[in-house]
Amino acid sequence: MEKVSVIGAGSWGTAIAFVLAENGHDCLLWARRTEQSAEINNKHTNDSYLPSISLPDNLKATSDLEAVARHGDTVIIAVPTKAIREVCAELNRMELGLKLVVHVSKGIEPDSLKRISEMITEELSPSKMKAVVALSGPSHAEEVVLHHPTTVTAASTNIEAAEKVQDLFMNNYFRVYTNPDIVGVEIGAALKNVIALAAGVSDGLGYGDNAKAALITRGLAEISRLGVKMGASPLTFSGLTGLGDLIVTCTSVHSRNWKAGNLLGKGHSLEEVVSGMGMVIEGVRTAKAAHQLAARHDVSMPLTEALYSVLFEDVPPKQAVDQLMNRMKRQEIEDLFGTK
Ligand SMILES: NC(=O)C1=CN([C@@H]2O[C@H](COP(=O)(O)OP(=O)(O)OC[C@H]3O[C@@H](n4cnc5c(N)ncnc54)[C@H](OP(=O)(O)O)[C@@H]3O)[C@@H](O)[C@H]2O)C=CC1
Ligand SMILES: O=C(CO)COP(=O)(O)O
Repeated sequence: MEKVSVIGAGSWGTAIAFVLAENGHDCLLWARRTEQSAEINNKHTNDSYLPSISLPDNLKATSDLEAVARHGDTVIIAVPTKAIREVCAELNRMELGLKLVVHVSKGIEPDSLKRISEMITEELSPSKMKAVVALSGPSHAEEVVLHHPTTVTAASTNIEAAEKVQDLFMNNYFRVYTNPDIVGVEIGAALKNVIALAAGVSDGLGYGDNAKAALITRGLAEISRLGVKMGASPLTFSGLTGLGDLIVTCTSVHSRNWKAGNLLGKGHSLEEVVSGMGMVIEGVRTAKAAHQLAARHDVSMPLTEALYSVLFEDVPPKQAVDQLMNRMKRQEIEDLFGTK
């Protein structure tokens, strides 16, 4: 049994803590609202994020961030990308020992164009962090807490740290692989949300499985093109955090990104969709970052650009699809790796 801290009691932080507690670890979960930590401790539920789910009795929560940060040798950060720097800055002000830091978030910061492990490394002093690991893959919280078989990847340049995370989480419904390519894992995790928004738009417009398959495969092509230019291994994109997460997010009714895209395709405004979701839609902010990354690395990302134009340039979804379909002709494979 190990002491583990989870920071963030949204749907994914709660599901992650659920797995750790079921594995017998002494897991303390940080919920920023006291009424939510009280609900987790007293009723063993977190109804606003995971309705009708009973949480393990040994899972404890508090809204005291410092108590949570001190509790575990391993600290797992499970807040939206937008909150990563803020949370790390708070941790940095605390007297903590050396921790293994794990993040489970999926995004890229606009303007700085930093991946999440880069933001964490910038914000947290080396005296507080042994290593940073990204835990990522096709894993809807709603299915994990039903014990549905789920596979994810622990990625770190420090392979011992990745193996430590693998050991903490592995059980008969949650299988963890390791991968040293944290660049590829974080790029795949973030950019699949942009393509999932596009898949939702396609469904909202009434298009079918052909369009969905095109989005997944050509989405993977443009994510791989960018990732390879950023130093990732091309093989990572055919794995769990690339193709795997694209499939689950583009095809699942659980996906907030897919749902948001679906509403956009049906004619709702971005403001309406974001305010109505009540949970983070990472792909919206990441679409800005992806648009900037494509320009910085001079990589062609037509699906990302089409989605960006729908989100931020008021291009009607149907017009964006027409523009995509009428681009100049291309070969399928020539531009996958290393070139534009
Ligand atoms: N949901 C899923 O199935 C999966 C999600 N992820 C990723 O995990 C990350 C977290 O997502 P998820 O749990 O689903 O998000 P949710 O929207 O379900 O929950 C977000 C959580 O973060 C807290 N939070 C929001 N803003 C801040 C802030 N500024 N400071 C501190 N805490 C904050 C919220 O607190 P409050 O309730 O008080 O607002 C809430 O506890 C995302 O990057 C997502 O892509 C990865 C795999 C699966
Ligand atoms: O990342 C996820 C599943 O792997 C969750 O996706 P959504 O944020 O779109 O719900």
